[in-house]
Amino acid sequence: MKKLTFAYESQSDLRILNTGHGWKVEAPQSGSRLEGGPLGEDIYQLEQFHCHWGETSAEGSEHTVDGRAYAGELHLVHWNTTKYQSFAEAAQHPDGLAVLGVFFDVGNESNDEIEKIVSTLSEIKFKGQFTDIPDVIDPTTFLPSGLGYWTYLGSLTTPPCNECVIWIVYKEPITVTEEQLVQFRCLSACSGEAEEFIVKNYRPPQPLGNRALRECNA
Ligand SMILES: NS(=O)(=O)c1ccc(C(=O)NCc2cccc(O)c2)cc1
Ligand SMILES: [Zn+2]
Repeated sequence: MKKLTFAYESQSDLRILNTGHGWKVEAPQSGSRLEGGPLGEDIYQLEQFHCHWGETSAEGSEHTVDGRAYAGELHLVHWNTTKYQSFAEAAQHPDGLAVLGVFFDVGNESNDEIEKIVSTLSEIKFKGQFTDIPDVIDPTTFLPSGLGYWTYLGSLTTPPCNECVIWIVYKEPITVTEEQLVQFRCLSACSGEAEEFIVKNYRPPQPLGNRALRECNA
């Protein structure tokens, strides 16, 4: 496979919202580009990023490596702007979306970029709430230093689970702290006073079936 190349803009005042299933940062970046690797000749543009976690750090990722789960997983969601006119249209095609998955390992040093997200969570405690992240966010900082990855054709991991995703999962995790994960778990799935914490929001891996998994050791 050709090398995967990406170019992101740094943006401030990105909107983060509590979807009821977790937090999501809307980052439509017309200037961003993800191309090469398994993406053929098409250019994919960043739309949003979010993450998945578990009630303990023993689980939380949506992919596992030789059966081993990580404490969480960040998803940078892109859509094919070469072939399609909108995200919604792209989500109807097998090559419509490209999602970069980055595993979370728990360690002692907190991830500064994730901390910018964590610092806003108290303002979006309830479902439907949103706020702007004052800090400048550079999606490149979410990526691990080692750029080896696995890739396969799969689906959205939440309903409607469209089979429209070229998955690109980095082999090397990034480090977050237990405290940062604890803050994720304090988000509420409800919009009202009732508190039902979003303690886990990951979908367990599904059978590979006859799908081919490819790897690139960048
Ligand atoms: N966890 S995931 O990265 O697979 C994922 C990414 C995006 C979405 C998403 O955008 N869902 C809403 C949606 C689905 C299909 C068409 C749409 O216009 C919107 C869901 C899951
Ligand atoms: Zn996801």
